[in-house]
Amino acid sequence: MSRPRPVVLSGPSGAGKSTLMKRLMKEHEGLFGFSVSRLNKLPMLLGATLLPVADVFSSEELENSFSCPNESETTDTDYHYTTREAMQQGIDNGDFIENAEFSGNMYGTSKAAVEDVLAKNVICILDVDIQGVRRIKETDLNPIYISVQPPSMEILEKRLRDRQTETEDSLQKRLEAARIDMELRGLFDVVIINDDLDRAYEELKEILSEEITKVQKAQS
Ligand SMILES: Nc1ncnc2c1ncn2[C@@H]1O[C@H](COP(=O)(O)OP(=O)(O)OP(=O)(O)O)[C@@H](O)[C@H]1O
Repeated sequence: MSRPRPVVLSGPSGAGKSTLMKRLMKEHEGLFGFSVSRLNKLPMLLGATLLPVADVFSSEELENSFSCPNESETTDTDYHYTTREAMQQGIDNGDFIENAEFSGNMYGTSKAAVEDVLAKNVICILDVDIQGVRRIKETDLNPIYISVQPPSMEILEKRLRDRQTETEDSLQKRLEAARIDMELRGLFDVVIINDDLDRAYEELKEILSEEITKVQKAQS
């Protein structure tokens, strides 16, 4: 039986990627190759939840992360944490499919992390920005490319404001990035307009149904 295809999920910050992914994972436990890390708050601040991922934070943040009190969230994470130096070395060695830097933190998707997930025969979800999409297109991963888009810029702005995770400055940066993002829909196999969450979720499930069935059969 062929391995399930990975899935690239991209789209503007605030479009609803995390919301859709969480729902997907809840309904299909064990079928997807990522889990919500105990550090999910940090990637959210960075504007992306990259899974599987190598995140690099300062030593202080790293220590704090290991003293996270919620043990239930620390068990089977797909996050890997490393030092800035080690990550830079890895990037120089070509070990990363894609990487980026936001607010002084580096993050990226390592080839090894993706390989780990693929070897488990589950669906590997990569939540990446447009740069990441372009980089993944240069690999032989052969994922399904899905773009999650908001119905309008006005609604996107409202969602980001209501989420209360942004400063005015970061909000404006995200909206600017979203305008660029919206013009690059041609990079994707499918564009899901996340207007009504239930409808968008059904659409996502439909797109992934073949891969979901593949994994379910392999696991039964
Ligand atoms: N269809 C929807 N209708 C109304 N609100 C929504 C809908 N989908 C998501 N939201 C809300 O919009 C906000 C942004 O969603 P979410 O955090 O999932 O976006 P995201 O694309 O993952 O953003 P980021 O890339 O910054 O992590 C959240 O507060 C979420 O609850």
